[in-house]
Amino acid sequence: MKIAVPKEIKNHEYRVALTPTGARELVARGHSVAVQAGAGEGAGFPDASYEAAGARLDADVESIWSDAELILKVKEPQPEEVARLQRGQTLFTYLHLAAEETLTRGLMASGATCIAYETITDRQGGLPLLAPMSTVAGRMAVQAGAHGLEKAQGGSGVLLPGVPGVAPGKVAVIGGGVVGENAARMALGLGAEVTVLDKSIPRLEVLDDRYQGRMKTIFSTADALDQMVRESDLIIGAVLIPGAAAPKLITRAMLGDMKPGSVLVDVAIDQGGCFETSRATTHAEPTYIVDGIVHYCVANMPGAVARTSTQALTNATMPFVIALADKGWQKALADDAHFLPGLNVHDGQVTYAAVAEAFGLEVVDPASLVR
Ligand SMILES: NC(=O)C1=CN([C@@H]2O[C@H](COP(=O)(O)OP(=O)(O)OC[C@H]3O[C@@H](n4cnc5c(N)ncnc54)[C@H](O)[C@@H]3O)[C@@H](O)[C@H]2O)C=CC1
Ligand SMILES: CC(=O)C(=O)O
Ligand SMILES: [Mg+2]
Repeated sequence: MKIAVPKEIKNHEYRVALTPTGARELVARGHSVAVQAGAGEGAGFPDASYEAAGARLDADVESIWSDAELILKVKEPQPEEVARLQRGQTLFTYLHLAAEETLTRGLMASGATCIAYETITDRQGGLPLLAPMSTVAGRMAVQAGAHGLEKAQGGSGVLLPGVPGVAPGKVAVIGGGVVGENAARMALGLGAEVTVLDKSIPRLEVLDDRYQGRMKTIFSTADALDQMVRESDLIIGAVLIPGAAAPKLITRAMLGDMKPGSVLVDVAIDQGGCFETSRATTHAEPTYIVDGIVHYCVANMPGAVARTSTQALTNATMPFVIALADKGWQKALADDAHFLPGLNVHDGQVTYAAVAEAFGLEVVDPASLVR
């Protein structure tokens, strides 16, 4: 199969969808791999390392896209990338469509087959291609939040660990999944006082058992959120309803109950965000202030630590990339019930229920397309 790896073009996105190690695996299986010149530079993989792996370097973005049967990316396609996609091509990347109607309609209009990393499932009920980047983003969320608390950033001037004789800061994490657990773990490591809220009792049981009471676990209700808003120095939004737009859990009115200069880090921004006042920001300008509250809402947090993130992401995507390349999308999805929910759009049709629901579109059962 003809596989292409374009250079990512989202603001400060330095990850790449395939490492030289991955390229070598695909080439050894008889596939042709074209890598856009410079695509791996930001993650520490120079062009020569892809050539040594048997990939072909191509400096021309037009031919990278037009010659490919399977396109491997990291971030959701930007408008100029959507314009390059064609019917008959398969795109494999993060899509986060429920937050992006224009992108959804653009992908439908392209006629291409679009498979999302973030809606592929596993036997344990997890999201194995989201989890590695959620681990990274969760770990980064606390450092972003701690920076936001500094006065020069508009923050309250609280140092999360405190100092001898001065109490530590309070961190609330809403959603105790992969992002939430990793954020909570980093905040504990810094010496902050940490509370995790979740709607899932089994998940709170896991956290309680794992951390032996070192973090508080609270069932997420409107009352609990009111209390967290009043008490916390830093609130991290880490909820997810897979494939769907995030619920808005903190309203603008609630910001008035927060201590001035407190920080909201909305990691769930890629699914639209879980705070009413969240809007996606970039690494170039990651924060803004609403009603005295610092907001950090970067939708591609792992892009900032591209070396670690690229290795973690490609470790997880590689088996699926190999299946797509060896079998083609229809057989690869038909053979694997956990890969099938990755299909979001095919030939103008939406195949993921939560995305169709978000925009009042009809949903087509992906199983009906791969038989
Ligand atoms: N901004 C960025 O760069 C990145 C963002 N993310 C995003 O972070 C979000 C979280 O991802 P994961 O932790 O992997 O998901 P996850 O599925 O592991 O965890 C989500 C948790 O939220 C809980 N939850 C759902 N509704 C809730 C509610 N109303 N109140 C409290 N808890 C609720 C669930 O029970 C679950 O435990 C996703 O939107 C994901 O796409 C992930 C990686 C990078
Ligand atoms: C998950 C996601 O959106 C990212 O890693 O950028
Ligand atoms: Mg995004």
